[in-house]
Order: sequence, then structure tokens, then C-alpha cells
Amino acid sequence: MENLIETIDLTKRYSKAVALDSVSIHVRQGEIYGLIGKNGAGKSTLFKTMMGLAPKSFGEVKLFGDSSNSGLNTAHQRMGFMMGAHFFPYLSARENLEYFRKLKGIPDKNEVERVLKLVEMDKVKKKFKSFSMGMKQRVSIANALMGYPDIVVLDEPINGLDPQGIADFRHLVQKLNKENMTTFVVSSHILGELGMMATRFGFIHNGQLIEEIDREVIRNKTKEQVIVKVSDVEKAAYLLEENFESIEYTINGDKELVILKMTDRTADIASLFVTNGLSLFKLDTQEISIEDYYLNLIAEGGVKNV
Ligand SMILES: Nc1ncnc2c1ncn2[C@@H]1O[C@H](COP(=O)(O)OP(=O)(O)OP(=O)(O)O)[C@@H](O)[C@H]1O
Repeated sequence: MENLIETIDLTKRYSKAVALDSVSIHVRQGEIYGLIGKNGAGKSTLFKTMMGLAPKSFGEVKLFGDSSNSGLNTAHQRMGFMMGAHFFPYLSARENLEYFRKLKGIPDKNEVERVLKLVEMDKVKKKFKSFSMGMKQRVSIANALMGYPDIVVLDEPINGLDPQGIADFRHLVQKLNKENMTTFVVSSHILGELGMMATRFGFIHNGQLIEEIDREVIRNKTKEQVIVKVSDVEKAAYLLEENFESIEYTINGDKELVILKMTDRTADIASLFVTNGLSLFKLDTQEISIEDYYLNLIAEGGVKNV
């Protein structure tokens, strides 16, 4: 699949502080890419550098396969970007977006109405200054969606949204991704909802990209444990060691075994125990959450894996 966004060893220093340290990300066409990192990890800096709003110190940004200045300028016009909600306080959502429609040179006069409907703000008449945080976020998301961009980059879009707003946002992103093939890059400091939405993740920590990984791969990695309850744990442990090379397991109490990295061998494990006269009370696979996976990765300091 083609990389629509690629950074190569992208580095950004603010005087002596290193905000981005040799970051190489790869966002492929049609993905919903979740950029996850704690406050101060470097998410906004990565976006600003990518969008040409902050100069890089070192490295390369490639958009739609082009890293030349003119290529990047053209690419930025095919991208929608949201960072914070900066609008005129004394104008309505419609008036604000109308201003940005003209600024972006989008000719279709119905475009504002279309994007306001997408974020369910088309009925709201009041001024931006009296909006809740969630409403402001919605207008900001609508702004990024104007003009049918090929890539939409959203910096912390779910901040300030209530649970219903978050669910609506997820459905909207998934719908546009499916129907229009829009590629999304969405950042967050919590995995939470992004865990349910993204098809691929980039984990960023202290300015470094510690891992880029497909959702499906994480799913496999996080389905690591087989929990077995048997009549005789000692005998079960003996059988495991006799039959599987370098098996890793722990014994919990007098009935339970937790076997690591063997989820693809559950049938073999069950048949081994039963044919050797053990009673099998339970055999289950257990998932570690993506959140746990990410926290472990950060605790370990992370491994570069791109
Ligand atoms: N204009 C600036 N001048 C100096 N340092 C900056 C500037 N902007 C960001 N930084 C520093 O760069 C690092 C990365 O900040 P950045 O805002 O990119 O993180 P973030 O992951 O987006 O965090 P948050 O979710 O809090 O916005 C931080 O240490 C921050 O203090």
C-alpha cells in the first residue's frame, strides 16, 4: 500500500530541547492512523512540522510521495488539518466556516452546510464564543473536512467531547474512511476510543517513535495467554515441559496454569491433558488490552521498530 505520509528521521529542536528525535512515520492510503503519546510527547510538533507550520531541524517530510517544496505545498492543499479550535468568537459556526471556505478557495457554496451536517452542528445558530468545548471541537473537525481532503489530520479531536460525541466522532471517521477512502491521522494522549477506531498505531514517547504497528498485529500480540484449570497442575506442568519446547508458564494456586504465547496451540494443549487423564475445567485465552500493551512499551523504554 502506498505511503501518503512519510517522515524520514524527522527532528525538531527548540533551542536545546529536542521535541522530535529522528521520527520516521509511515501512513498508508486508506488508514486510520492513531498517533498515541502522553502530553509533551511530540504529537503536535510532528503535525506542525508535517504541515509546514514549523520548520524542521533535520530529516525529511514526504507527502503523496513528494518531498520537494512545491510538492509539499500542493499536498497541503489536499489535506484537512485540525489543531485546537481557533475561530472568530463573534461569528456563528456557519459564518466562521464560510470565512475558511473562501480562504481555502473551495468554490462549492454548499460545502459549509455539508460539513456542518456531518458534525451535527447545522441547526446551531449562536455565536462561537458561547459554544461548549465539545461544540468547538465539532466546528474544528468540520473545518478540517471541508473540500473533501484526501488526508485529514486531527490533533486531539476527542478532547472535550462527551461519550456520545466521542461515539459520533468515531462513526463519522469510519464512515468517511469507508465511503470516501479518506485517510485519517488522529492523535490522542489516551488510547481509549482510538483503540476502537484506528487501523494502525504510532506510539510516540519523549519525541521518539517507539513503535508503529497494525491493529491486527497488536491484537495477536495481546492475545497471549492461555488460562487452564485442571485437576492436577503439577502433572499438567510436567506434560507441558515434556511436550513443548521452551514453554513459559506460571502456576496460580493449586488448579490454574497461565501459559504464555501458546494461543495457537490450545487444541493441542487440551488434547494432551485429556489423553493423559487430567480433567480440564477451563481453557481460555486472555487478551491484554491495547492500553496495557502501550503502557508496557513505554515502561520498557520502547524498541525502535520501523
Ligand atoms: N514553541 C515551542 N517552544 C519550545 N518548546 C516547545 C514548543 N512547542 C513544543 N515544545 C516542547 O516540545 C515537546 C513536544 O511538545 P508537543 O506540543 O509537540 O507535545 P504533544 O505530544 O502534542 O503534547 P500535548 O498533548 O500536551 O500537546 C514538549 O517538551 C514541549 O514543551
